[in-house]
Amino acid sequence: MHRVLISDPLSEDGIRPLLEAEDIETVMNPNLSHEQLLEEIGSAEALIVRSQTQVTREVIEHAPHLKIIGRAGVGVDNIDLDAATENGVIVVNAPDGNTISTAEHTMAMLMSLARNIPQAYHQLQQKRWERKKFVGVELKDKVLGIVGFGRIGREVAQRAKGHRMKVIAFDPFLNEEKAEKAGVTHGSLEEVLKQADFLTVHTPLIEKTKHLINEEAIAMMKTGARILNCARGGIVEENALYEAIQSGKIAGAALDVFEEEPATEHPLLSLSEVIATPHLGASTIEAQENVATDVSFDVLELLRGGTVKNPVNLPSVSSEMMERLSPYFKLSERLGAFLSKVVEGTLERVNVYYSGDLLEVDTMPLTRIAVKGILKRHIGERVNDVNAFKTASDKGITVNEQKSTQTKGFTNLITVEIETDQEKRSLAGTLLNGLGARIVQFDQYSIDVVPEGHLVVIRHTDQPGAIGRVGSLLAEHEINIATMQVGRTNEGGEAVMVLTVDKPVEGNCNDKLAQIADIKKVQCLTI
Ligand SMILES: NC(=O)c1ccc[n+]([C@@H]2O[C@H](COP(=O)([O-])OP(=O)(O)OC[C@H]3O[C@@H](n4cnc5c(N)ncnc54)[C@H](O)[C@@H]3O)[C@@H](O)[C@H]2O)c1
Ligand SMILES: O=C(O)[C@H](O)COP(=O)(O)O
Repeated sequence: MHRVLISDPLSEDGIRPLLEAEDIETVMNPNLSHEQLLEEIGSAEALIVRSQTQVTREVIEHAPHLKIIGRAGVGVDNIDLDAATENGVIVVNAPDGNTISTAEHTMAMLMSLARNIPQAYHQLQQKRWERKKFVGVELKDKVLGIVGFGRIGREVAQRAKGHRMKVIAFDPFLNEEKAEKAGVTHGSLEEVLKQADFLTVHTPLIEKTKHLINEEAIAMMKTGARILNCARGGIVEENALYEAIQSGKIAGAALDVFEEEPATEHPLLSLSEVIATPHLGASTIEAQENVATDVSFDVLELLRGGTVKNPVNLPSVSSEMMERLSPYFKLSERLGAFLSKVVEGTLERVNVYYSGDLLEVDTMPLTRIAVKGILKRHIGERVNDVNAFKTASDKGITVNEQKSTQTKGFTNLITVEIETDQEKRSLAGTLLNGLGARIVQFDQYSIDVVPEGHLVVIRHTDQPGAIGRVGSLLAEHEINIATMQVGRTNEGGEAVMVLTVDKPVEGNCNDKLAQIADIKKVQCLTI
């Protein structure tokens, strides 16, 4: 008998597959204290949660029998994925089940915001018949700016178009062609901010999106624009939003999520221009049934020895395979991470070539890891070894793997190539016997760089003095150069410098580097 613990409120109809299974004992207890959870988890083989239960490392480490954590919803930010992976616990979610409900909730918020419905209702409850105070705005012909054009963002766009709004969207995976197919305008983040009458965010909360809509971003927006957040608290910086509403820059906001929840005492709630709901995006009968059913099936499958549909963390790899491949894992991920940080444009295709010793092994796990390294830049920790290919394919990115007999003199060689709508770039790396990983080729240039730490990639014209000026400027900013590699096509032609430095090159120093004569482009990255 497998014991399944459900520690958040879940649809009973949705978990029927579990309740009816003879080999499953289902324990539903949505009111556990932290201590009770630590005790209950001790005998559970599966844990199912929504966003409320904090599945911390401590919880996972108190669960010696735990095999699977099911998140009945999308966001897995309440689950310590690293701890789960380290402890061999597979995490699954339900990425599609609440998309429609959340998109519909966003539209409800959009309309309520435009027509002051909650505020007017509140006045009526106070027995006040106010009409002048609640003059709204039409949606027709207004611009809806969408940041994050994934599942929910796309559904919101379709609905907004039904209201005859003009939709402009930004997403690192969106390009002109895909936008045209979806019937929206493709814009940069800045263009979306500048044009939006209503701005709605639908990204995950990751390092790159934390406070994406901050004081600076809001300053670019039209005076009188309105902001919606039905994604995750923290994508919109709450203090900046508060100040912008107080100053009249932003006419109103609709929030379903907050940086800290529950958020009953939040200062934003004291502003009459703000309407809010307590994280209700996914709270419909249909969505709750969908997400509960999806995770129930995955839990049942896994506990009965099958494979899951919506994994979020690591797959299991046979120990023999692991032994042959594991030395290359870090190199593959870092080649992908490095290249994704220097490439420009919308990603369209990833090609990974293997040669030398790697001709004889199944390199698919390495390709998966390289793709993960590439996608992490935009998706953060939600992309992993298990879902990297699916995520790439969902984003319209083609992934190709090829074996090549061209070893370029190395006993093993991995070449990652990225094609975007603007350029094609490649990076090759090898494992040197006893010396570890090296990047040995960057586009057409031969180099020798250890793929870790803080790197500065400079494209320049091969002229006397360029290298010296870079060295002097970094020294002025007390940045120590650990290694420097220079490659060029021909004397006086295109050239590249790759420096490893002891601390990140930021702000002022970065700008000054870019202004040095003969320097064309400076890119600083940490891998
Ligand atoms: N309020 C709720 O109850 C509720 C319900 C479901 C989902 N959500 C949240 O809504 C968000 C979107 O969910 P989804 O199912 O559409 O996810 P998704 O993965 O389908 O889409 C997210 C999109 O954001 C894009 N993105 C990532 N970084 C970006 C950036 N810096 N700028 C612009 N776009 C960026 C990604 O490329 C992706 O296309 C998530 O944060 C999810 O947790 C909230
Ligand atoms: O990420 C999600 O799926 C939503 O935020 C819903 O969270 P909930 O399951 O706690 O309603």
